[in-house]
Amino acid sequence: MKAIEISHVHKSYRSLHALKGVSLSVEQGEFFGLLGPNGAGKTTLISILAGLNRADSGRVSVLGHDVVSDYRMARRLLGVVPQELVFDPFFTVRETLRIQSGYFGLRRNDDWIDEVVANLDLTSKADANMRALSGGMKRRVLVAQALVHRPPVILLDEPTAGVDVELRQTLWKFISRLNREGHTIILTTHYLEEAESLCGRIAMLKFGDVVALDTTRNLLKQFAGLQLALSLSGAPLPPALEARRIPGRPAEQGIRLRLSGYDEVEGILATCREAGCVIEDLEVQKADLEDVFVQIMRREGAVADTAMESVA
Ligand SMILES: Nc1ncnc2c1ncn2[C@@H]1O[C@H](COP(=O)(O)OP(=O)(O)OP(=O)(O)O)[C@@H](O)[C@H]1O
Repeated sequence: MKAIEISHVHKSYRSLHALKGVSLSVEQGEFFGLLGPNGAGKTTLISILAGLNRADSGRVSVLGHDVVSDYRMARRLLGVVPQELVFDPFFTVRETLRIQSGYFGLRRNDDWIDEVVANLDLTSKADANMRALSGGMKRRVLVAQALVHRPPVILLDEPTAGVDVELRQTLWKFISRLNREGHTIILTTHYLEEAESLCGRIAMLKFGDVVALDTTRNLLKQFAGLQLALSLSGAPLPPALEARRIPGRPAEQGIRLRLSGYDEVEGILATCREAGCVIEDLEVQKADLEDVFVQIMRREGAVADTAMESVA
């Protein structure tokens, strides 16, 4: 049975067609990435999965339970870490987690709450009032809240947006452990290096369509490879090398050229020198998921600039 099955899901907000017949499934035990530029429809899809929003048509199920007709069971099987920080300011961290446990009918849950709190480095704040916590600490509580009922499927909607390196590391260590123990993880993020290192498979959404769906390894293999980063002065890149040029990232200086092997570097440098270019700097790099993302979004047309803004 699939952890998640999404089939022909459409969703419109008035005239805006936010999801245009999205179909994909996630196997049990996968660490799955859902990527896309701002407005691609990721949060809409996560909200439909979590039963917080309704699809106009199509079907969605969690471990075989339909999110509409079998809502209670589907919801029980999910842990959802929302993008926005929503919390009740009147309770302490521990009270918040006990109340959340109560929603799932779990009365004696303190051992697991302690474990979650310890794994998220929240122990020293367990008796602090929610309103006294920093933004990063509140986000840890949101993660803890999603996990109190040990859900087999965990949805994380941009859990590391704006949080410091320490929390990211703490969070990913714990989430990776849960994944190794068999929990299915579905992650949306704009931090593509996180997706590249964590996710075994990735779907990319653009304007409500799935435009890529493959293992991270295949995506990297298909679109990426070696590249030569060059900083030139004196003359522009010779026309003979233009076909190798990789579209730049917004904040990037210099030029990047596609390479099929290290042995091509010599010829490229000779061509540059013959054209009067001075080579100020050079580096051979391996392309990463950000390059793949930018190439796919460009291939898909007009959204390229938005895509690059959102990953910048
Ligand atoms: N409640 C709503 N009412 C009207 N339009 C909405 C609503 N929620 C989302 N949208 C629109 O639907 C589209 C998809 O939005 P969604 O939040 O799902 O995208 P996203 O991929 O999660 O974006 P981001 O990366 O910015 O979080 C956007 O154009 C957005 O403006």
